[in-house]
Amino acid sequence: MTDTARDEGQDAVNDSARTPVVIVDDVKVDYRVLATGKRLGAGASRLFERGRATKTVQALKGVSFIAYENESIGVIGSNGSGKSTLMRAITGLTPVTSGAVYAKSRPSLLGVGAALMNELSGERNIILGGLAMGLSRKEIESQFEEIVDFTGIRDFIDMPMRTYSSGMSARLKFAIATAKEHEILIVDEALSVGDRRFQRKSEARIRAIREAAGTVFLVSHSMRSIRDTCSRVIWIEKGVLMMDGDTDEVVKAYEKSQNS
Ligand SMILES: Nc1ncnc2c1ncn2[C@@H]1O[C@H](COP(=O)(O)OP(=O)(O)OP(=O)(O)O)[C@@H](O)[C@H]1O
Repeated sequence: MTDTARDEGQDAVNDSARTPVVIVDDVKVDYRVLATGKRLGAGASRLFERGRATKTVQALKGVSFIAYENESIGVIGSNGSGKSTLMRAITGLTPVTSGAVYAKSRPSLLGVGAALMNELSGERNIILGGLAMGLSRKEIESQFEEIVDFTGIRDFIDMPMRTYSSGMSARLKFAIATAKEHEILIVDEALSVGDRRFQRKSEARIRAIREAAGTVFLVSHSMRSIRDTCSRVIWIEKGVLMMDGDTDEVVKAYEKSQNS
């Protein structure tokens, strides 16, 4: 038997002992954009675009991988390479053009754009955000102080969110979203907004989610966050899966490609 065949055989044995949580099978996602490259408008503005020439952008060109229980997977790649599209396809927010995604339970997406209400105070957002995530009022009440502590912005918690800096809103969003135990959590760039201390706290929380049998996907341009948090990395470039494997190996190859 060759070394490669032996390794592949061993991989198959290891994989069969683990529980798959997300299966991404040859996923392709196309977007239709105006011929000028501009994205199509939403709702009524689409009417004005009727009859205008469009073209297709292939954001994902057939991506496949399996994520297992307890994994924390970093998702890296240049701007516009398809990372967010892949994460949105996994949550079902973006329909796949072909291929399929199978998930053990509905993945939660925690992005910088996660919906909180700007006019409401941090306090009200904790309650509403908690309810939106499926926590009961009792659960929110019992965790309220801990959530506020985690945000580190107690002094501002009764002020409207519109008065917060982007780092402060990111702290609030992260604290709310991770107050609930998630089986599959996708964190899209949220960590890069907070300061170094908050990033460390967030990374520790991601590790705790993982230890509680959760699976975490972390989309980030910060190789430090990826190295500190993830055991496996998926590298996407121009809609294609370039590499999937051990964090150190994939990050090194990615950094090399960026410097060349
Ligand atoms: N709603 C959309 N309509 C049209 N094109 C889109 C849409 N969303 C993304 N795209 C295009 O699909 C491609 C992949 O974008 P995506 O946002 O997934 O990349 P990304 O890797 O997350 O980028 P970044 O690192 O800059 O956040 C890009 O060419 C982008 O312009």
